[in-house]
Amino acid sequence: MALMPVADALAAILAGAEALPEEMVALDAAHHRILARDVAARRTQPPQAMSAMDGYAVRAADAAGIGARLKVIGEVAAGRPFERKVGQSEAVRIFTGGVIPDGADAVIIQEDTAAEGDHITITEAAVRGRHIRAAGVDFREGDILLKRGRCLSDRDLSLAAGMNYPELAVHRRPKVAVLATGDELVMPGENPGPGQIVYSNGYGLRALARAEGADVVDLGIAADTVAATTQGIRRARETDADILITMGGASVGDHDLVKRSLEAEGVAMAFWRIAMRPGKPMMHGRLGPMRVIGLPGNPVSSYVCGFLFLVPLIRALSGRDHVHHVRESALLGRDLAANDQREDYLRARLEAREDGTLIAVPVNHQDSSLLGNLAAAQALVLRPPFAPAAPKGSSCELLRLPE
Ligand SMILES: Nc1nc2c(c(=O)[nH]1)N[C@H]1C(S)=C(S)[C@@H](COP(=O)(O)OP(=O)(O)OC[C@H]3O[C@@H](n4cnc5c(N)ncnc54)[C@H](O)[C@@H]3O)O[C@H]1N2
Ligand code: MOO
Repeated sequence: MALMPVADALAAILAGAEALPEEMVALDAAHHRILARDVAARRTQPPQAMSAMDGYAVRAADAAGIGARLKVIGEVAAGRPFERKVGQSEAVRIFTGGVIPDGADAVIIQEDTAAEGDHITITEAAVRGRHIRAAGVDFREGDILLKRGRCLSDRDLSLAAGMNYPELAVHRRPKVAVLATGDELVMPGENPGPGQIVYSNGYGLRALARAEGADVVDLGIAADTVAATTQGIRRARETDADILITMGGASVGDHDLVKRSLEAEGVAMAFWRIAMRPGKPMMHGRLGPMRVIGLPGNPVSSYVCGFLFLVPLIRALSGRDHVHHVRESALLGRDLAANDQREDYLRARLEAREDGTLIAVPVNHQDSSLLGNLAAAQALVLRPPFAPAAPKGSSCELLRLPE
């Protein structure tokens, strides 16, 4: 199989990736979930004209002159509007959020009045409409304020509550099963023997998947045998995972058994090996409804491929309206040599010039085993296949990594 271009690989992974079914969740549980339906206001807000200040509801014409005296004929209590109409030279005591009584067309703040018994004297002229929030100024019944596919922010939850929704329809979270492979791997905190490596890849990838709204199932580490790898694949199916991520064993070595094991279980491989650095030996296929992404074992390759391919897939299955990473422009902070046939994703630090220009400085060593440089990087600088040499100061495109 020839190396597949990155864009084609992504298209193959996203092909047919439809939003998962919807479920109702209480507002407090809806933060960062993806809306499954448009949400139309169930009420008008504010439902009636309301005061924006503490003071008196008046007829502006009666309170336009300094020294005018008005009779206070009652009070608007919270949740209990005033029953009568405000007549000539009359005022009604009102508080912030109180319903403007009939007849009144202005609120005069109490600091602009002098109260004496049941009368007030105007010390600053009232202006028609001032300090009144018109009915529906925020939204009206039937207005669609939140659209399906939206990732619900904290403010959206308050808005939905204000629209009178105690719960919302969101898409089910994709379930991502994560399986590491490798005889050499030991868990963090253990005492690695000669040639052993501490299992690191799963930690970043699982956090990445969770941050995108996925439910994660950790399937641990499978030994480098077809039997152990197969057992891991079957466990992923038993947990009804929507996505299985494998890590390692993706290359051509004698112990790279993942592809063989997946195919033996019936995975139809859409591709294996892409024109990308890091991450060449990535593979993808399907096993019934489960989508499988076989990531390379090198820690940086594993993470970068997860970022580039797993994240958009999770977003698509979650029903998000925007699934792709957004590219940003910057200037290169160092010279880069011409590129070969593999699309490059260079780990880079970001700096901002005083005028706000973004500078991307690719780190010195781009080897795909370097966790330190991956953690220090804030972005991936894109280098298309066969890009010519690029001097410091020339423009480049980048993808920002999660904080
Ligand atoms: N002859 C060739 N050799 C290699 C090729 C090639 O095209 N021809 N491709 C290279 C590239 S590019 C990559 S990337 C790696 C990926 O290989 P595998 O997916 O088979 O990965 P492993 O051999 O299993 O592991 C590589 C490296 O990463 C460590 N590792 C694996 N899993 C984890 C983990 N969960 N946590 C931490 N570290 C992990 C593993 O110990 C190895 O050191 O292949 C090249 N070779
Ligand atoms: O893709 Mo490998 O990541 O070049 O090391």
